[in-house]
Amino acid sequence: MKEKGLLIVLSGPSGVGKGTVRKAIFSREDVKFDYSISMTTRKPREGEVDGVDYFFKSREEFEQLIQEGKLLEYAEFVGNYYGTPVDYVRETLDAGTDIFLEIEVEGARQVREKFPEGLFIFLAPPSLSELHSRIIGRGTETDEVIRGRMEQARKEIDMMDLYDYVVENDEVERACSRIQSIVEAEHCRRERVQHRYQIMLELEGEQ
Ligand SMILES: Nc1nc2c(ncn2[C@@H]2O[C@H](COP(=O)(O)OP(=O)(O)O)[C@@H](O)[C@H]2O)c(=O)[nH]1
Ligand SMILES: Nc1ncnc2c1ncn2[C@@H]1O[C@H](COP(=O)(O)OP(=O)(O)O)[C@@H](O)[C@H]1O
Repeated sequence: MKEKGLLIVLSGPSGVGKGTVRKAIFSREDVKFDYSISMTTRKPREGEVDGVDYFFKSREEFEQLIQEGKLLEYAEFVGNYYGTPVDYVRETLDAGTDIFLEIEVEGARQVREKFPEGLFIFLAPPSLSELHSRIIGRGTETDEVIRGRMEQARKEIDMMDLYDYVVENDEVERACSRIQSIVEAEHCRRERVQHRYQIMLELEGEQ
């Protein structure tokens, strides 16, 4: 039987750099996993393409998808829905290919419940003050929203212990390399477990 792919989840507080790190990983030539394109009700930003950056949906369409059980997880984030289409994830894993999700923490918690065997990576800021600077640096939010996001970030950082790995996003390329190394190490670990299991079966057969 073909080995299933690995479900890789990258999450972390808003503004830590998840989107930036994910784009940098997928611009690398040696990347071996597939990206799960999310659905969202947020409006496309300039330059964003439907079916590439996100599948852009209306609220009604999104709620219909929820009802039909088409989403592996979903969450409401700053007034918009975001969710992961379940069929693509399952098909990719069944084909033996790794799939990479970049999602906020509530969605990651839901995926953990459904796929406890996944690889969960928390992207952490070097410090809270650096996180604050990044949120301000993005320049898209008002003071009140920034305060709200920092408050939210403190709660999100509290969920760090639920993850298999914590990767510091001090520098984008370094964070990418760390994530790739973690995925490779996880594959080695799973191969060892599988090998051991086969040997145990053989030993049992001899008895
Ligand atoms: N739960 C969940 N979160 C998602 C999904 N796709 C993207 N996100 C998260 O939604 C948040 C907002 O994303 P976006 O609107 O692209 O703005 P950003 O804050 O500039 O990255 C980010 O934290 C993403 O990681 C998804 O499918 N499910
Ligand atoms: N390692 C890093 N060093 C400095 N700035 C970063 C780093 N990673 C991301 N940023 C900046 O931080 C801001 C938030 O990044 P973004 O990818 O939008 O975060 P998230 O997707 O987690 O909300 C952006 O302005 C981005 O350019």
